[in-house]
Amino acid sequence: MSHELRAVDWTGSSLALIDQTVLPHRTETVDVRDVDTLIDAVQRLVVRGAPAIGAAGAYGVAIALAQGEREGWTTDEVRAAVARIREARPTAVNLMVCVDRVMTRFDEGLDAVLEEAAAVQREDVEANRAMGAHGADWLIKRLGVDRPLRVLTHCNTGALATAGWGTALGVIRELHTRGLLEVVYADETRPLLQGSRLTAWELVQEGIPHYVQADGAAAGTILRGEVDAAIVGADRIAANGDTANKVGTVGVALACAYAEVPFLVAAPTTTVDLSTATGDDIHIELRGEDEVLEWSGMRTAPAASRGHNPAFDVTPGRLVTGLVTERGVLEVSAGELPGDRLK
Ligand SMILES: CSC[C@@H](O)[C@@H](O)C(=O)COP(=O)(O)O
Repeated sequence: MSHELRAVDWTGSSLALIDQTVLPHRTETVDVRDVDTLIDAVQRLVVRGAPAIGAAGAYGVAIALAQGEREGWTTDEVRAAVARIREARPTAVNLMVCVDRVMTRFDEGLDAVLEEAAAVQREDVEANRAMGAHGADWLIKRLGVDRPLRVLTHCNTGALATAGWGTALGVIRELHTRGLLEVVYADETRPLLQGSRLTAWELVQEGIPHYVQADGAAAGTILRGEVDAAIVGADRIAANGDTANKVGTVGVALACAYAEVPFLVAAPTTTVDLSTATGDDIHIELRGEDEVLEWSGMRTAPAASRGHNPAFDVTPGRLVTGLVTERGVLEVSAGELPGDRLK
């Protein structure tokens, strides 16, 4: 069962990461014992998804401390290594928040750091479970239907992207558990296919009926009335509700607004960054152009073409019907702003 699956797992002496670059065809783990291996894993998306990289960063503090002890680093050198982990990817605020939280125990030593990292991991699973229930309750009430729902999602927000269970996919799993899910439209999520490789893999594990569709199919599916609600995750949510999530999300939100279909964002409060006023202030990761110029390692675009590869986009808060956190649902487009409600 994928809800027992741990994308990020402390083995007692190292960090075991499920290698998400080779799923669904191979299930392998990467054993992380040093800072450079962790940073490489975060940047290559061996581990990915905002809460999962937050948990990996939390354990990263322990890895830096243990490596520093083995290699005779000064405290400043360990702190510098932690700062590099904190900056491994720029958009998901969870990475910074979780590293900073664990660093409050830094002076107490390795055991305290590990205890805090384990708390980060445990609380994320609890938050996901709570979000699942809040999101499902809200949808059923809002849609006023007791028939199974057709839900669209983008990217991967399941157990693989979190410490366990999932955010948007957690809501979907909760609907399925209640017998209220007809089908999931899983956007394939170009260019790295988190939807077709990872979300579909998790849905298969759970026996949840689904279609994988091209990202470009999403708007048409929504406008044809084939979707009751869209639900996605987030990498950073600004105080005004503007939401950074996987590139392609804003197109889904626009189509939902046009078709008057609820567009939900499910994310723990660790993804809400009240120090960021609006989406304009969110740093959007720009990844290497080969990810869009090649297919499976083979050049597809003309040699003279350049690639534009933002990993995320920002959905304006006014397009977010509901923000599901572990505390409940904020109706952002109706004026319930995170900056006012989540202080
Ligand atoms: C619960 S995961 C939420 C987001 O992190 C997810 O939707 C997403 O955009 C992940 O992007 P990725 O580049 O795969 O790390």
